[in-house]
Amino acid sequence: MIRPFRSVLYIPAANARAIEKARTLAADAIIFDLEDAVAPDAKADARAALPQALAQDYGRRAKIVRINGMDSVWGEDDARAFASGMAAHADALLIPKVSTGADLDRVAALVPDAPLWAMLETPLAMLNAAEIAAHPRLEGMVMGTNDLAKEIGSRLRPDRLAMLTGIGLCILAARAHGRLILDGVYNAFKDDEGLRAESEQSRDLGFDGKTLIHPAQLATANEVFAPTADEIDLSRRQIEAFEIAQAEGRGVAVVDGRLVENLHVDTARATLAKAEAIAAMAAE
Ligand SMILES: CC(C)(COP(=O)(O)OP(=O)(O)OC[C@H]1O[C@@H](n2cnc3c(N)ncnc32)[C@H](O)[C@@H]1OP(=O)(O)O)[C@@H](O)C(=O)NCCC(=O)NCCSC(=O)C[C@H](O)C(=O)O
Ligand SMILES: [Mg+2]
Repeated sequence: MIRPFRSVLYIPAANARAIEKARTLAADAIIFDLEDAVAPDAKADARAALPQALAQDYGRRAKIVRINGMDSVWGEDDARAFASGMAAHADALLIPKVSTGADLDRVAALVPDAPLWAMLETPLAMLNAAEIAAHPRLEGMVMGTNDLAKEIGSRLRPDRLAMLTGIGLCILAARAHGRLILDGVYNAFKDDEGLRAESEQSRDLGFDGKTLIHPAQLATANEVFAPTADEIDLSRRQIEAFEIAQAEGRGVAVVDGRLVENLHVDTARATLAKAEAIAAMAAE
C-alpha cells in the first residue's frame, strides 16, 4: 500500500501539547522537529523526551524526525540519539542543510538502518540535487524554501520566481531516482487563500505534498494534493476503455475525445492507488 504525503506537519519537539495533539490531527505525516522550532536551551530536553513521544500511537501517520544540522553542536548527538532510542519508532530521519552526497554519508555512518530524508535548502543543494537524490539510503526530499530564499538573497514572492529553477532541478532529481519530494512551508498560517495558491502551484509542479507549520493548514493541503472525484472517475474509465481496447487487439483507446495509451493507464492506476491510500487514512 502506498502512503499519502499530502500534508506533512512540523511539530516542535519541545512542545508536548502540540505532540499530543498530533495524534488526532488529519496530517498524513508528522515531522518531529529538533532543529529550527526548538530554542538552543531546550534542545537537550527535547531530544531526551522524543523517544517516549515517538512510541505513542499515531495511526497511519508517517513519523519523521528532523535533527539539527551536522554543522551544529547538536547534530551528531541527535543522530546518535536517533540511532539508539528513536529509530525503532520512527519511519525516517530528516537531515537539514544537505548540500552533497557526502553530507548524507556522514549521517548514514551514525545511523545504520533508518531511511534518510534530506532538506534541500542551500544553493549548492540545488546544483547537487541529482547527486543527493541518487544516495542509496535516501527515501525523500524536502524543500527548505525559507533557508533557500535567505541563501539566494531573494524575496519570498507569491510566484516564487527566484526559486523555480532550483525547485525544478530538485523535482527532476527526485523523480529520476524514485524519491518522494515535498514542498516547503507557507509561513503566513492565517492566510488560507495564499496557502491554497501556493499549494496548487506546488501540486502542478509535481510535488507529492506540502510541509506545514500549523494545524489550520492541513485541510487545504489534503484537498489540493488529493485526486478529485472527476480525476478518479476519469481514471476508472481510462483503465476500463484501455482494457477493452486491448482485448479487441488495439493498443490505444479514446475517452472523452482524448487518446489513452498505456502511459496514461499507468497514471490512472497511480491516481486510484493514491485515492485508496487516502481513503484508508480517512477510515481510521
Ligand atoms: C506558528 C506557531 C508558532 C503558532 O503558534 P500559536 O500562535 O500558539 O498557534 P495557535 O494558538 O493558533 O495554536 C492553536 C492550537 O494548535 C496547536 N498547534 C499549533 N501549531 C501546531 C503544530 N505545528 N503542531 C501541532 N499543534 C499545533 C496549539 O498547540 C494549539 O492547541 P490548543 O492548545 O489545543 O489550542 C506554531 O504553530 C508553531 O510553532 N508551528 C511550528 C513551527 C515550526 O515547526 N517551525 C519549523 C519548521 S519550518 C522550517 O524550519 C523552515 C525550513 O527549514 C525552511 O528553511 O524553509
Ligand atoms: Mg530550513
